[in-house]
Formats: sequence, structure tokens, C-alpha cells
Amino acid sequence: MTHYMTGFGNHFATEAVPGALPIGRNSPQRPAFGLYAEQLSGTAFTAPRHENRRSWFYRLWPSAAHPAFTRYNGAPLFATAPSDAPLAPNRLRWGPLDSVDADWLDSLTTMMVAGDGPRAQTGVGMHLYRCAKDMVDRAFVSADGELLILPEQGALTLLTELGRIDVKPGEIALIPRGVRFRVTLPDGPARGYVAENFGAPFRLPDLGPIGANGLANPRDFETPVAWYEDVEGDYQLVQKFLGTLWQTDLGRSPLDVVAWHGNYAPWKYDLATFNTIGSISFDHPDPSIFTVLTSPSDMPGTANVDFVIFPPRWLVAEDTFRPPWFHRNTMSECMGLLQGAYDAKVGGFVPGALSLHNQMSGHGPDVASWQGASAVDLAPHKLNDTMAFMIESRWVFRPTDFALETGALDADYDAAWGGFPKAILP
Ligand SMILES: O=C(O)Cc1cc(O)ccc1O
Ligand SMILES: [Fe+2]
Repeated sequence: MTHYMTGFGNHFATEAVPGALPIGRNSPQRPAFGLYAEQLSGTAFTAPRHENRRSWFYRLWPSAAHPAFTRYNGAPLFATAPSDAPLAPNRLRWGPLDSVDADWLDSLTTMMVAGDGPRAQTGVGMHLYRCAKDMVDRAFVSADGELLILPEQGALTLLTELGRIDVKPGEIALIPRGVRFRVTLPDGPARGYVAENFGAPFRLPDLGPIGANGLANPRDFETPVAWYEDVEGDYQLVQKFLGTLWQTDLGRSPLDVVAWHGNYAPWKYDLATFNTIGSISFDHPDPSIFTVLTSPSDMPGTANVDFVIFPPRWLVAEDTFRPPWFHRNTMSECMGLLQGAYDAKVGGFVPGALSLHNQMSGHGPDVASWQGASAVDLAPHKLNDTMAFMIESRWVFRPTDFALETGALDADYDAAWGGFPKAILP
């Protein structure tokens, strides 16, 4: 049984063993039971108070006790840099990748990277996972970015330094930068997406005139209570650092935090609790209305990354072309599908697929979607069985060599916009 505490960015306090958590101070001379106190900071010490994130851990061993890291040779398609070749401004789409007989970590496949990445602490990496095995006696940590995990098929158990999270399709989870964890598969093979945010940590967007409530409400985010494993013996820690993978043998599990407090912690969120707001008069709103989380950049209102969903909802707009309009945007858009179908692409975009519409690329409904939505009787209509998402960035996404070479790449995505009839002037 897993237990959660609710709230986004709250200051939590939790102990798996009574008496393990110090009261009234962070670093007592002698923590209870000989535990080691350690601070993990997710922002600079001097970040403004409302953005400041850190947690205090009370653990069986100090994290500092480990031998040197050496290069890790597993996960052959993970953490690769984007292709060096000049990038064509083409719209691209990939079908789902085949599953591999590997654990979550070794199945990770980097498809594209936006921005200058871990060195510059900007942008976002898009990875896919498609795994069949538990991670046993090994843990992973990204020093490069926080990991937004989006299951599409199969459940995951995320055993983290701060507790256990059970997440299944329809839910999402976030592992903060620097938090160690391993992944097990309670129901067998699993598949999904991971967005690795190299920039400012995700936060809830401002709501402006929407008011004090709406979109993703803070109370629906769930953070696990303290949990630990007391395991000694061979135990591998794989660390992603500046875009490459490193490993060391800790000789014990790093998931040994018996108590913790603070506001830097993993969480999960059920997308069904998203309060979707849309047009009740006319016109299809800009999709920023569907923002779940945002990572701001240094340019006001211009996100390093936005995480946006297109959930089930009522469409009632009058005299309106209801699916997304044709558009060319300054922001770049990577999209995936977690469930069902997407109303701008009636065919060809299936769950597990990925698409890329980079800065200023013309896109929008395909011919079939355009024909259907132009002809349909505009009665109130419930859009069901759908959950697309968008990872949107001010930075252009650059695919990896693997992404450009894989057979999963749609050879003729441009055909989606072929065959439109010409407008007829009077
Ligand atoms: O391209 C897309 O399908 C994403 C998108 C959706 C929408 O409702 C409006 C604009 C937009 O880029
Ligand atoms: Fe778009």
C-alpha cells in the first residue's frame, strides 16, 4: 500500500521509522539512530523564496560514500546528442517503437532535444521507454534535468529516495533533478514518454483572469511518504551527467532515506483531475489554455518548456472550425498520444506515436480531419477517448541520428496536408 501527501510544492515532513525525523532543526549534532543528514537542493540557495526548493534527508549511509564513476555502456540509445547534420525544417512523425527485452533504464531512447541542453541548462529532451524487466539492484539519477514520466501502456512503480509512487496510464509522475530511483513493472511490459527538462523546474502556470482555481489544481498532486530499502551488496548507480551515462557500484541501495522533509520531492498527478477550460461561445482557443505545467525561460511569457494536454472535453463553439486551426508558430511543438485519437489527425497518429512541428512549420488538421470538421453539424459534442499531449518549447527540437534513421519514421508525413481543394473566388 502506497501513501501520498497532497499539494504542489508543499513543505512536507515524513518518517518511515518513528523518531527518525529531527524536530526544530535540520542538522542535529547526532541525528536519531546514527542516521546521516543530507540536503538536496533543487534551486540555488539564494533563489527567491517562492521558487526555492530543497529537501533534507535522514539516511542509512551518506550519499558521498562511493567509488569513482566510469562510463556506462548500457542504454545504447539513451542520452545521445542530436544529429550534427543540418536540420531540415520538415514536419516529422514516428510510429510507436518496438518493445525491447530490457529494463526501464536500458530501454530509454532519446528521440530529440530542444535547446542547448544540460551544459546551458536550457531546453528539453524527449525520450521513449518500452521495457519488459524490473530494474534490480540498480538505480538511476539524472543530474541534467527533472524527468516528467508519461505512461502510455502498463503501470510503473517508481522506487525513489523519497518514497514509492505507483503510476499508470492516465497518470503522470515527476522525478526532480538529482533524485535517485529505480523502476519496476507491476503488470508486465510498459511503454511511454519521458520529457527531461534541463531548465527551470516545472511549476503550475499563472491563471490570470481564470481566477484562483482551474487547470491543474495544486491539491491533486501526490507526493509519497518516506520509504526505504535496506539492501547491502552489489548495487549499481547509473548517473546521467552532461548528456553521458556513468556508473559506480555503491555496495548498497541508495534508496535508504528513512525520513525527509522539504519541498523538493517527486509527485504523481491524475490527468483526469485536470479542470479543462475552453470556448463556450466561438473560436478554438490557443492551446495555452491546456497548460498543465510550465518551465519559464528568461523571456517573459516564453516558456523553456510547456507541458500541455488535450483531454476529453465538450466542444460547443458555434460557427467555429473546432479542431486546431492551420498555424505556423514561433514555438516548437513535439506531440505524443497517450490514449485514443487526436481530433486534428483522424488517422495516422496512434497511441505511442510522436510528432514534431518545429518553429514556423505550417501544420494543422490533415485533409480528412479538415473535411469532417468543415461539414459536421455543430451540435454540442463530447470528445471522448482522447489524451494527446504537447511538449512545447521556445527552442527548436533536433532529432537524434536514431530518430532520423529508424523505420518508425513516417516516410511521407507531408501527405497529411496534400490534396486540399483550392478556394474558389467569386
Ligand atoms: O499542432 C497541434 O495540433 C497542437 C495545437 C493544438 C491546438 O489546439 C492549437 C494549436 C496547436 O499548435
Ligand atoms: Fe501545432
